[in-house]
Amino acid sequence: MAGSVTGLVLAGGQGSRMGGVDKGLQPFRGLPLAAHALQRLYTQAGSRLDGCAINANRHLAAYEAMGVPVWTDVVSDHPGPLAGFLTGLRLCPTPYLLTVPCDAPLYPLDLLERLATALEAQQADLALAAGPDLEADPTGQTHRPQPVFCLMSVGLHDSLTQYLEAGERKITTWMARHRVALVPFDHPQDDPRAFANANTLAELRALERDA
Ligand SMILES: Nc1nc2c(ncn2[C@@H]2O[C@H](COP(=O)(O)OP(=O)(O)OP(=O)(O)O)[C@@H](O)[C@H]2O)c(=O)[nH]1
Ligand SMILES: [Mg+2]
Repeated sequence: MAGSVTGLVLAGGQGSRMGGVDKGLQPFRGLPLAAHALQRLYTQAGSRLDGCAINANRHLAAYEAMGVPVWTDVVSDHPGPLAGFLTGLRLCPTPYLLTVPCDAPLYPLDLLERLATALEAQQADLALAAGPDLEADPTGQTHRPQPVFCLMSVGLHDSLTQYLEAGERKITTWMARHRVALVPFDHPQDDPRAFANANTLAELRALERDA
């Protein structure tokens, strides 16, 4: 899979829990959240990444200034993260797409490596991370799928088109139609807060303080 993956930062949401601001442009340690996510894509271990893009629907010039192509949603009405997936699958120039959300600036630097290894070993259509569910269990012992951290084959495009056209929205229900490799990030050296995401400004400030 060397050199055959495009990394996509998902920043197309409405940020309603953040008061409707453009979440990807909110500063985290002096840099916009989307720029953090992009930087972490470029510093992924291994050499599988061919290029990157950002999925955004507002303030496009600000995202373009981050130096990669900006892809706006190919479907309207903000149906959720799957709109970002569909946009990526349609425009992706490589056989595989890796998505990361813009609001989780601490995600693992070996994300792509571990998802790709599992995808290949299990001959899966998509691989997704499972990380600690800190809301349910602050000790970090309980894990749950983190479906927006997903490595997938662009061959899934038609399936997702049909799913969204049928009015479906739920990400895990769509994934369950395919061969899924679930990759737990539960090694002793894994940061339990790697998948922490900021949905409110208070969560963003807390993440910034504690990181
Ligand atoms: N392209 C696109 N991405 C979305 C959409 N909704 C959510 N996302 C992205 O999916 C990821 C997870 O989204 P959430 O944090 O649940 O949603 P959000 O829209 O950012 O914020 P809320 O409105 O507060 O739920 C983020 O990276 C969002 O940018 C959408 O309608 N279109
Ligand atoms: Mg979120």
